[in-house]
Amino acid sequence: MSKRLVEFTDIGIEFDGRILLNKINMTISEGEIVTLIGPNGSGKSTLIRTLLGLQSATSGRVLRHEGLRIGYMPQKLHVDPTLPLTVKHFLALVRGVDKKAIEPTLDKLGIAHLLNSQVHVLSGGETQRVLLARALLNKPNLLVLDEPVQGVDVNGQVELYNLIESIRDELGCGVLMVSHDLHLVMAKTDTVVCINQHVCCSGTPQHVTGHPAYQALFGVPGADESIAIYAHQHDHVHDDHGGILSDQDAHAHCHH
Ligand SMILES: Nc1ncnc2c1ncn2[C@@H]1O[C@H](COP(=O)(O)OP(=O)(O)OP(=O)(O)O)[C@@H](O)[C@H]1O
Repeated sequence: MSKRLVEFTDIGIEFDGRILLNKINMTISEGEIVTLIGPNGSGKSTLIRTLLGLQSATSGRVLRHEGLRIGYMPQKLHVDPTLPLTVKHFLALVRGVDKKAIEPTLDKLGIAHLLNSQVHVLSGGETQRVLLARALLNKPNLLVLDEPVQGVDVNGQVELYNLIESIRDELGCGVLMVSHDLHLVMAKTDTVVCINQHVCCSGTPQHVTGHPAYQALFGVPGADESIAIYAHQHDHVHDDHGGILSDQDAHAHCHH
């Protein structure tokens, strides 16, 4: 079994009596791509901030296994547009960075030609790759990507997901990403965790897209062919180990 990198146990977060996260249980292992989905305001970024240590939990615990090195890719790059800053200098700001690794990393991501470009003139897709390069320069065994394909066109999204998968294959790192895309991302994910303050359902993409809790939030995959690319038909429910449950057990499982 792959080594576990992070374990969330019964994570709860409350602000002024309002529950933002409730009893979240989740693990991420080496070599595993975990995608966090959920509606706006469901607590995805809050959970990521908890993992990064930027937010403390009101209850439960986050276990970070020894040797964990996180490479974090934020949603957006915030740079003052009046400040001249090249990609090279931006990446040289990474703490403890090996400057010799900058060019090969950009090359790996197909953006070696941007080395001396100003960061504020980059396109959406280029910016995402520079942010991914910055995360990789941390030599992570866990990549945490907050909406990595934001502002990227559909072809670019496919390319970025392919890139993330090949990085996982090459480094053997774990990947935790937040996504609003419910279709393209599914093909590149080992485990989907659907949250809405609590974990609504989790498991393989096939399991989750067939789950009543997922369908209640996002609709039935394939119901609208004009928007649905992912059209998996799922007329049964799995247990946590992938076995198929009987109708009676499935009913109990979904409620659980
Ligand atoms: N520090 C805080 N204090 C009070 N409320 C907060 C705090 N941080 C987040 N929230 C609230 O928690 C809820 C969840 O926010 P969060 O950003 O985690 O959602 P999200 O799932 O990432 O949403 P989106 O998909 O829109 O990015 C929101 O209603 C937000 O207003």
